[in-house]
Amino acid sequence: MEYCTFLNPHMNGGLVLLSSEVNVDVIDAFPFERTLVYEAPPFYLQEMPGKGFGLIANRSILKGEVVMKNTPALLVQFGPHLELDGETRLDFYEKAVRRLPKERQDSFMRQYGEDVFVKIDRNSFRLFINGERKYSGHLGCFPDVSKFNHDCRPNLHYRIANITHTVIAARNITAGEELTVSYIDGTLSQADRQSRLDDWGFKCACAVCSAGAEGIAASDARLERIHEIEDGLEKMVAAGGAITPELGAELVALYEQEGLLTYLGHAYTRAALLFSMVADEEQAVRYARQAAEAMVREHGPGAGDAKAMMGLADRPREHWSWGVGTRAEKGEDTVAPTKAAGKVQSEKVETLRMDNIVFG
Ligand SMILES: C[S@@+](CC[C@H](N)C(=O)[O-])C[C@H]1O[C@@H](n2cnc3c(N)ncnc32)[C@H](O)[C@@H]1O
Repeated sequence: MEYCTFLNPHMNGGLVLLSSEVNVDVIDAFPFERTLVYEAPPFYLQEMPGKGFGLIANRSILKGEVVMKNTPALLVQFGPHLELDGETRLDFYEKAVRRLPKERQDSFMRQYGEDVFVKIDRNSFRLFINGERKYSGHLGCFPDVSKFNHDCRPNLHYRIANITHTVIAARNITAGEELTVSYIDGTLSQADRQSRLDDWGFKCACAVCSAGAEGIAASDARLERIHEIEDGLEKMVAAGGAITPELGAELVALYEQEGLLTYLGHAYTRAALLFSMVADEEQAVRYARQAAEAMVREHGPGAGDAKAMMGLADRPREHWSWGVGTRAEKGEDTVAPTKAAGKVQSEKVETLRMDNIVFG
């Protein structure tokens, strides 16, 4: 496979695509949003003891507020990153970066990492630039985004649509707080999180990781219970047995207690569906509203799952899930259990997790 570099100097300060020729057409045709140009960005860059640089809120930021929006400076197809030998690849990457307009080049080079390869390897997100087509997978480098440090319980969400990366506040943030994302799956146990973070060469000292042996054990126990409930719920719905919506409520409470704010959309969705299945209107509507709000934060205003949850909140009795559990118990085969299980699955949105970030 041959790889080339293609430049679009006009896209939000410049974009270089390093890819095979089949993708050349997309460089000028990406649907992209303009970078949010802040007259006054809600953060500033500061040196953080033991972490290099980081971004600090310079004012209070409201839950749901867009904090940053960017398109990549560099897109590198998976192929060259995985296939080329080290020396050829580094040379190729350096030439690609030198094609960027000067200012964009400088911001790329300010990213963490001793050389261009490490900068790409440690700061990129996986993107698919041409739908699900072959050769579509690329690593996207967003130099401004790469200034966010990690926290296992971050105060920011992020999402990527086409090639636009958007960062949103997961809760109200006060001036002076560090702005953080999670690089890994925050539902892993503390030991597993630390081991995943070895790839970035640091030990996490976030509030949960430094809560002491007792605090860590309590947190790990909640995470284990989260996984146990999630596995159990899938089996319960698939088996068509009695629906116990209390498990949905417990799941939400566990995510909230753990401060896993970037995963709440799917927890609320599950609780809403379970309460709807047993025709508990009050709880179904309450969780569906919360699910819709969280889905908009996590997946954007047009998110299909947010609309589905708004539908459940507004017209619960017309939703496919309404009373499915109670009818099943009475032997009325309105919706086959396996079909219901599939729907619970399909409305369970895979929260974009930062293990999406690429590591070596
Ligand atoms: C994506 S960069 C984040 C920005 C980086 N601090 C900088 O100065 O450009 C990732 C690197 O930042 C540092 N880092 C991020 N989060 C950290 C944390 N919670 N504790 C210590 N170091 C951290 C690690 O060196 C990590 O490999």
